[in-house]
Amino acid sequence: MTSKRSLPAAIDMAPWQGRTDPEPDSERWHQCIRPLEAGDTPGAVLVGFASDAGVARNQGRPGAAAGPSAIRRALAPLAWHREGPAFDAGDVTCEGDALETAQDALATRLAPLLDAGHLPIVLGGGHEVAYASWSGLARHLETREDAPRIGIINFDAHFDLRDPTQVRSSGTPFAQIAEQCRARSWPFRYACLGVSRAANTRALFRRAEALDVLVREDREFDARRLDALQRDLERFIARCDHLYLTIDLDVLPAAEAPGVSAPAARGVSLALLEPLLEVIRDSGKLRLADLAELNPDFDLDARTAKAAARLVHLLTLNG
Ligand SMILES: N=CN[C@@H](CCC(=O)O)C(=O)O
Ligand SMILES: [Mn+2]
Ligand SMILES: [Mn+2]
Repeated sequence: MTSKRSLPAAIDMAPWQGRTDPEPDSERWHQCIRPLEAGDTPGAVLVGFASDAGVARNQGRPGAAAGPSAIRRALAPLAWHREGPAFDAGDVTCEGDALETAQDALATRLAPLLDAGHLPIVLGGGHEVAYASWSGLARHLETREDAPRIGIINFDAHFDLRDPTQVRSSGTPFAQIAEQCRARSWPFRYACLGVSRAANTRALFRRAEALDVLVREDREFDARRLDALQRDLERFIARCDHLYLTIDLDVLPAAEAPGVSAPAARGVSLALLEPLLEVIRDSGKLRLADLAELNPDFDLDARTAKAAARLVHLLTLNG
């Protein structure tokens, strides 16, 4: 059960505003989402990770700390189609450069949510969120299984497999996770989908190969190949018992997601991304998801926030 101690003192529900329609059965998210309370029945739980310390360390454009509230504001007016409940569990905030403290705090927040049977959706924050998300899932699973078969599915223009012994940042989470898996003798199963060859060095491609990463480049995504991509994804999922889904919004084309640290010249469009996300959502194995890298400072008409909100909506549609 989610204990009182693992929840923040007060959850700010101010972003949850939007139009209210007079006719019946016309609810929107802002009318249905509730602040999470101890003992609530399992549902989708939003947790913000207000951090851009990892982006700053990675020489990127800071601003992602404001991502969680921008996603909430974009989600608030969307139509409600869920049967089950959705909750807001507030934010974990990174103070200054205290990234490791914030990552530990998020993992500590997530583990009891998973223990209680919730589906946490973490709203980033820079992609440093991924190490914290995985750590929360690991804490949940380590008491239950010897070597959990976790599949990490990352939609991203970047591998984020930089060497963490130099600096731990938004560019290193999956290398940090790989190191954790090695230390625990857990399998490391990582699919990185939407990678831009132009945006990743040869060293990163070599590291991905050494770690047996399932790689699909952005140029492989087109409507004619969607069935084949879907089958690849299903084969990957079959080798895992638990899925951690992470979406770096810079996988989308810059026209769909201008509000990120590193916009993609090509990218993978929402139209191709969504059917693959539905496969993951409907697999019965999805335990945890996050959305990373929204930077409202560079957004246009909240385009990126709206894309992120649509993805949260899609991932939570079946519950
Ligand atoms: N999380 C972002 N990772 C990318 C950023 C690339 C860039 O800033 O150009 C990376 O480290 O490769
Ligand atoms: Mn990226
Ligand atoms: Mn990334």
